[in-house]
Amino acid sequence: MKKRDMNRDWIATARTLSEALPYLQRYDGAIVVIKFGGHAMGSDEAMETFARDVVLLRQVGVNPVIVHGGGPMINQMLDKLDIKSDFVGGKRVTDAATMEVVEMVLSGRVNKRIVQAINAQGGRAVGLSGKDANLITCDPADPTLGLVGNPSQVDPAILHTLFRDDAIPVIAPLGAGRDGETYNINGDTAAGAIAAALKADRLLLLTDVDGVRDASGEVVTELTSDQIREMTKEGTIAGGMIPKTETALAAIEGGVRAVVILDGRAPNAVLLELYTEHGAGSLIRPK
Ligand SMILES: Nc1ncnc2c1ncn2[C@@H]1O[C@H](COP(=O)(O)OP(=O)(O)O)[C@@H](O)[C@H]1O
Ligand SMILES: CC(=O)N[C@@H](CCC(=O)OP(=O)(O)O)C(=O)O
Repeated sequence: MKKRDMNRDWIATARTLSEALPYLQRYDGAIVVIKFGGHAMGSDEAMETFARDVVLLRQVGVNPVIVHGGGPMINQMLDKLDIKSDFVGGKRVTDAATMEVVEMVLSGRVNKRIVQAINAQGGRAVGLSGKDANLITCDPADPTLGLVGNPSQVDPAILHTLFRDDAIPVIAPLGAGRDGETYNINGDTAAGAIAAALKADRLLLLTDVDGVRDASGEVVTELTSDQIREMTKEGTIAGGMIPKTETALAAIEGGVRAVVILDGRAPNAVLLELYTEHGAGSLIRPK
């Protein structure tokens, strides 16, 4: 039985839904790749809200693809095992012992936690890593980084099969080498490569800052490729933001229609970005 009190909140909710119509039409059938970073997934509540948003996307005709990170969770496990870990240019230097922990944490704990959260909201999430169905083949990124891979080939066939089956792929950023090795891929890099292979309509990089900040700390709402290069050169874009902006540039070049870097901790960040006039974060698109 519905309550019949028409207070202002309900009226505003109905208006928001009504105003979403053009966006619902725009994204019907669209492919939206979402990178869910380890910092963005922090609390159980953030995980639950994210999962609800993803199930809602699927319900309104979007094909969402989740590519996750898990850096903080890998750090925790490495600490427990007393294994030291260094980052160079936002990427983890990965030796064989570190790789074992990375795979265990990403493919195991983190992947299954997201799959379960989506399924608990009524979705049909399927967990896989870049090693499944030849999704991501890697070349070594740089000899100083060890087993860090750069995607050299992406075969998205399995993702199209999952879309047809009404399923939501949840992908751990690992790849197979040509030599049979397993490679650790930065989550942003993996998301960008998958988005490019799918020619996705949107790539959303969810992180723990409200966008890309300029030298005075202000979020830049629209960024060009030239601005990104300049801000990286002068050191304004640093650390974990480097793989994100590098990914954005490569994804746009690879045929993704637009990339948004936004705060995944903000409630309903994905819905706000896609279905309201408001938008969120920093938008990067072709000139
Ligand atoms: N110009 C910048 N604008 C915003 N964040 C930046 C910038 N340069 C560096 N950063 C850092 O990048 C971090 C995001 O990267 P990272 O911690 O790897 O996120 P995630 O775990 O979500 O992938 C931010 O928390 C911030 O500390
Ligand atoms: C090569 C490399 O750096 N791989 C990352 C993979 C996880 C990741 O990207 O996690 P976030 O998105 O939470 O940072 C790592 O080992 O931490």
